[in-house]
Amino acid sequence: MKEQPSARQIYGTIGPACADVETLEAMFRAGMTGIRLNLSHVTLAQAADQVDALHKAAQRCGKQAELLIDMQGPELRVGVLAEPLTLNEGEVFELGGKGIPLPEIAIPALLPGQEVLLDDGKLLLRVTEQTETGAVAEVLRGGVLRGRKSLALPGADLEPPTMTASDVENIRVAASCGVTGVMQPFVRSRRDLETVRQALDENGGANIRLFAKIENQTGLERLPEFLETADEIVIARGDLGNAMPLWELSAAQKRIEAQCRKAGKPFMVVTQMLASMEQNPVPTRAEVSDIFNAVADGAAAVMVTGETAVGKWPVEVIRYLSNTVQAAERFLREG
Ligand SMILES: Nc1ncnc2c1ncn2[C@@H]1O[C@H](COP(=O)(O)OP(=O)(O)O)[C@@H](O)[C@H]1O
Ligand SMILES: C=C(OP(=O)(O)O)C(=O)O
Repeated sequence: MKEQPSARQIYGTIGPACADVETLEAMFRAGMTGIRLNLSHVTLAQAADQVDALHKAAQRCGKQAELLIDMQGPELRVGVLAEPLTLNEGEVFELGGKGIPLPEIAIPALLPGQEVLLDDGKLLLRVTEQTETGAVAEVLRGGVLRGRKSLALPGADLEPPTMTASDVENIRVAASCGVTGVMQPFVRSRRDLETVRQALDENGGANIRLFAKIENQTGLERLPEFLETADEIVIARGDLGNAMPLWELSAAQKRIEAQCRKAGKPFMVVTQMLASMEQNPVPTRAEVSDIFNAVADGAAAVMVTGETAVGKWPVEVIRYLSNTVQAAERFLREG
């Protein structure tokens, strides 16, 4: 029996591991429907070759590529590092000043005792003392830190603006680059979404869909306020998992899903769906189960991130993602 095409959207994230026409074509043929471009690492202008490769690959398959741009928004990230930095448990590092570059807005929050989560919580530091330009912090959970990785300061009350200067510029050229959707990180209010919507409308992007990423407690709490303003809700488990003990994350995911289902709002489940495949050609049973359950719970879309951006097996990742989505759809139809 011929497999029906999936009714759901299947997204990869573009990056050095897949940004050539051949690999992207193979990903489309394996079931990918669109790509996310993470604009925390490049601007749309800098990614012109990647975007071009994407459109060429889709064309070869007779498809119209969906291109989602993931904005910087109010997300905090480490600055640019000349090279990866190894942080060993027990060592102390300077944050800010001449040390690890952090955004200006984060510096006043670096008070003694403040925890500092890096790269979706893979690394953990605790501030031991404030300095004139930043702070000194001890490494509690070590690892390798690369530039532009996520930064979270649990409990700190920071209010970064909705869009960075780079976001404004990216929105200005979005329509002309074939962007079909904008993902707004760390949505805190309806105002955040209205600001982005207005910027899109003013720049020829009235048809571009707006995706609201739920990434912290504020997003979780205020979801009922802005649910209607978003075209789609994104359960962004990388950062959301920093906002609570990890064992609470699945309940948070299920609560968002239930609210979306009740409101008839499409939702997307993302991050670490096939994380082990950054290194291995075969996923774990738990990973395929995660994808299957997201579809069974009603997800309109699923998306992988580093697995295709920097992983060793981008085409295989999409094949597992797509086949598992189809298996779940079959199960929903036939039991
Ligand atoms: N468009 C891009 N061009 C070059 N490198 C990229 C691009 N997108 C992502 N990367 C690299 O791939 C890594 C994984 O991508 P992603 O999961 O989207 O990022 P992050 O974990 O930083 O949010 C990034 O940390 C970055 O090193
Ligand atoms: C996809 C996510 O966002 P980012 O890659 O920007 O951390 C996430 O947090 O799950």
